[in-house]
Amino acid sequence: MLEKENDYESHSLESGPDVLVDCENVGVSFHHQLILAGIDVSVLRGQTVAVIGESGCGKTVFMKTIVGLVAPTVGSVSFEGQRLSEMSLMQLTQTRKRFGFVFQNAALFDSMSILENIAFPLRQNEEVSDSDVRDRVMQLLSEVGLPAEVARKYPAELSGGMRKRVGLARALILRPELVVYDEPTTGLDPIMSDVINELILETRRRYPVTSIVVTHDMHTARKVADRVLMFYPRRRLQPDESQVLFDGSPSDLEHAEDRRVRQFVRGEAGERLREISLESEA
Ligand SMILES: Nc1ncnc2c1ncn2[C@@H]1O[C@H](COP(=O)(O)OP(=O)(O)OP(=O)(O)O)[C@@H](O)[C@H]1O
Repeated sequence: MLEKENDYESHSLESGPDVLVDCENVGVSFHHQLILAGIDVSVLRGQTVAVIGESGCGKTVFMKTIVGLVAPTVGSVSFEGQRLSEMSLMQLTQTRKRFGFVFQNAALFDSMSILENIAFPLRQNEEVSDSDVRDRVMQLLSEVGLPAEVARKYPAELSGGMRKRVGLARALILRPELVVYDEPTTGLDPIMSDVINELILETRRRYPVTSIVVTHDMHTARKVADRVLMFYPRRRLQPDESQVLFDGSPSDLEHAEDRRVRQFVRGEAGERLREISLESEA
C-alpha cells in the first residue's frame, strides 16, 4: 500500500501554510433554503481533504462552490488568493483549466471512444497534434491501470470500475492542480473501491495535486485523506454551531469530541432514529 506523504499535522509549519483554496464565511441558499452557512475552510496545497456527512448536508454544493460551479450567496471563495467572484470570465476559464473533476457516474460521452473521452479536455483547451493526444491518452490509461486496447472501446463496453478509471484519466489529462472527486467509489465492489483509493493515492504521489474527495465511504476517507471535514445539515444545528462538525486527521475521527461525529463514522443511527420518526409524524 502507498503511504500518504503529507500528514495533516505537517502543514502547521512555522513558515506558514500555502493556501490554495480559501472559503471565507461562505453561505449558499437555493430558493431561500439555507444549505451552507458560515463556512470558513482553507485547503492547503497538496492536501487531500475528504468531505463526509449525511445525505443532503451540502457536501456536493460545497465542492461545486470551491470550483466556481455554484456562486456563494454570501462570503467568498479564493483560489491562490484571488476571489473567484472578482475574476473576469477569461481568468475564470483559465483558472478552471487548473481544476479536474471526477464525477460520480464518470459522465462519459457514450458516442465517443474512450480515447476521445479522455482527450476531450485536452482538445478543448490546447492545440495538440493527434499523435501527441494519443501519447498522452496512452500514458494516462497506463497511470490508471487500464490496458491500451481500452482506448478503442466505447463507455457501454466497460464495467463501472473501468468507467470510473476513465473518468479519473480524463480529469488528470490537463495535469490539474486541484482535483475534486464526487463519490469516487459509489456503486463499486470493495475491491474496485480500493483500486480507486489506491489510484487517488498514486496520483498524489506522482505529482503534487490538491484533492477534495466527497464521499460516504469511510474506508475511502480514512485511506486517502490527510484531513477530514464533516458537514452537518444546517437546519438541524443550533444557530451558534459550526456546520463543520469535525476538521482534523482521519485518525482522530473515532475519538471526536462531538457525539454526532462518532456516531456517523461508526454508522450508528443514534438519536437520528427518533428524529426521523418525529419528522415523518409532523
Ligand atoms: N441546484 C440546486 N438547486 C436547488 N437545490 C439544490 C441544488 N443543488 C443542491 N440542492 C439542495 O441542496 C441540498 C444539499 O445537496 P448536496 O447535493 O450538496 O448534498 P450532499 O451532502 O452532497 O448529499 P448526497 O450525499 O446525498 O449526495 C439538498 O437539499 C439539495 O436538494
